[in-house]
Amino acid sequence: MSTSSSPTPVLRADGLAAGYGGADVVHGIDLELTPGDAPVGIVGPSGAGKSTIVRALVGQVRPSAGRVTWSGRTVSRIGLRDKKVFRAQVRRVAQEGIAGVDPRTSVDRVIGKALSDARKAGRASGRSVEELLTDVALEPRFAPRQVGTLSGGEKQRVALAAALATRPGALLLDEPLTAVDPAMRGEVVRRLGAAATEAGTAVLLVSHDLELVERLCPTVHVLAEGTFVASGSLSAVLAEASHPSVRELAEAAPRAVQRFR
Ligand SMILES: Nc1ncnc2c1ncn2[C@@H]1O[C@H](COP(=O)(O)OP(=O)(O)OP(=O)(O)O)[C@@H](O)[C@H]1O
Repeated sequence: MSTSSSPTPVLRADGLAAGYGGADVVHGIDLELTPGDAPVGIVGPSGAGKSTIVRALVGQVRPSAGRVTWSGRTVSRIGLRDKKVFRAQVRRVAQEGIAGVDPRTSVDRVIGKALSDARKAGRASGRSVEELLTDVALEPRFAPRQVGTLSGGEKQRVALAAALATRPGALLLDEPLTAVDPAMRGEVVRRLGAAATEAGTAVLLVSHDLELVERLCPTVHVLAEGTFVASGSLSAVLAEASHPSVRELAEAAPRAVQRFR
């Protein structure tokens, strides 16, 4: 099997269709996440199917057509034995962050557990808890804090630090910084991007925050009604406005990303 330093995609969707209760919400999705490549963004209206793509990529939603492969292996067929390695190599961080963790658990423990899981899966990042906190713009003084005492934005950053602990081949971020204030978001994303580049981690970012997407992702896909309707740099895609959903995005884009006008 190839490793995360291989130039071949760690995660790949080919003609992916997926949905719920027998009805597809996304279809014809082709996507490659290759360690060493620049981060890729997905933007698009609410309900277009962005989170469904992410869930299908991590095997939470089964494809009804097409395939999702992890280093060449079909994700929906990964056996129990390899699930641990898959979960360490392909990390999803969603808006809810560390919602399932006991609020009395310390930050140190949450990240320490991720490091220990990574070691068991042969994926130790070689970074300390303090270094991982720095990667998400949190100071080392947060290490002993109970997660229940953290703000929403701090919790989201701890979830990101725990995901980085496994030095994943692919990091799938689904609205990961909604609770972080806009002024701080840029700094978190700058450090996160640097940490991912250093670790050779391929990043997929799903977000309604176009400024954030533009900052991190040289390539974006616009998803509308379950299919990619435009791809390229955010400014080129918005300038071309080739689809009604892209025109709507362009009109609603914040001033900072309106350089395409
Ligand atoms: N568990 C589920 N069961 C049934 N339908 C679902 C489920 N999860 C999502 N859907 C539906 O699938 C469609 C796509 O949802 P999804 O969450 O993927 O969209 P999204 O683009 O991520 O939206 P948003 O930007 O609002 O988060 C929506 O119509 C949603 O109602």
